[in-house]
Amino acid sequence: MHIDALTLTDFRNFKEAKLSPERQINLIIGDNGSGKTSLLESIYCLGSGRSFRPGTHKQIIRHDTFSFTIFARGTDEQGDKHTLGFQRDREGLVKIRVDGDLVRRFGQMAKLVPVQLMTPETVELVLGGPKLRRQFLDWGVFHVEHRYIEAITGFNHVLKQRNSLLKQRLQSSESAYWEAKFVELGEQVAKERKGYWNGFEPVLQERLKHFLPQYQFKIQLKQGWDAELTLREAIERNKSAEERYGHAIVGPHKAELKMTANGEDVKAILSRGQLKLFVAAIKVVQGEYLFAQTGVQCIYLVDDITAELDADSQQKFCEALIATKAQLFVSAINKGELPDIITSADTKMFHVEHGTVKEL
Ligand SMILES: Nc1ncnc2c1ncn2[C@@H]1O[C@H](COP(=O)(O)OP(=O)(O)OP(=O)(O)O)[C@@H](O)[C@H]1O
Repeated sequence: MHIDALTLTDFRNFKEAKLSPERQINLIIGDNGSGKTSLLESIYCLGSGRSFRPGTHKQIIRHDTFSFTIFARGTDEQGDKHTLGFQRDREGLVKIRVDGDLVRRFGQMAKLVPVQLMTPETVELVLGGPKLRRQFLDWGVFHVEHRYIEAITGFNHVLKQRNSLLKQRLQSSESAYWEAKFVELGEQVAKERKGYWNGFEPVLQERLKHFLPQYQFKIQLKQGWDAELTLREAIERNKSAEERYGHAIVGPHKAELKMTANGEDVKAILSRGQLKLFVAAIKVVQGEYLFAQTGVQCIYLVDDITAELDADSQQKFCEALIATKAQLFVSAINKGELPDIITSADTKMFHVEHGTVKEL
């Protein structure tokens, strides 16, 4: 989908802001603290229900007001029009409207707005903990196969129940019940992730050959238990350790992506700028792969595109972004710092100043 109109009310430093973005490239220009990141953050919230910045949802609500609202009109790949509304107040009450109807589950909005975010912090996908890589994987699986949300939320619920019983060191018919559910949903989650990864990884390899040709990458999905065993067998083998630790030590909640370049951990061998380009490749390909599988375009949000990337890397990244033909929102302090390829394309430019947005 792409966004045709966006209205923010009491969101961060925006009292009210309205913009009508371009179908493809949108540049968000403004000084430090003007609201560029907040604008990207509002679109991210539509796609994920939360911010990408640290802090609570209360910090998103404009100071001295009670709730924020994000309203968007968009068009999907079939040409159908949609309206989306997302409101959250200081007491945590959330209202989500899709095409005018109040919906209970966030997934109903998220599936219409697949968003890929690139900020200087996105390298955490490699440097941070495995949870971030599992979230990245689950984003991809969910957007290609929406029913995955039932398996993953079901599994997370069962994991909590099982961990609570393991912690109490209770062996009962209840434990056997949750263990059986854990195996059933755990195998399902792992199977869906594997299916996604098998399709995604070769496409990523192609992009990496272009972005970072000096390295040979190997990126393997580790499912969270010994690949030679079924989940049931892995649990049996680890029974005494799980009882000792008081939580489940095997299962898809332990899945990980192992990433090496020329045989070494990417964290140890790639420079900071190369890591950024590596993550940029992953992000671009995740959107491209989604489009190839489903015909659905994601929206790319890029904050501070130039940070840590040299001219050649910026060029490669921007070319790849433009080639997706997806809608882009790119922020910068001034237009001059952006690569020519982005500014000379057919773009719309917005100037952000003290919480107001003007189309230039
Ligand atoms: N809840 C809030 N209410 C009012 N203002 C807020 C709130 N949260 C943040 N702000 C202010 O909003 C402004 C915009 O911040 P934002 O991070 O979007 O700026 P930016 O244009 O991306 O800046 P930079 O170029 O420095 O990254 C900041 O001055 C910040 O203090």
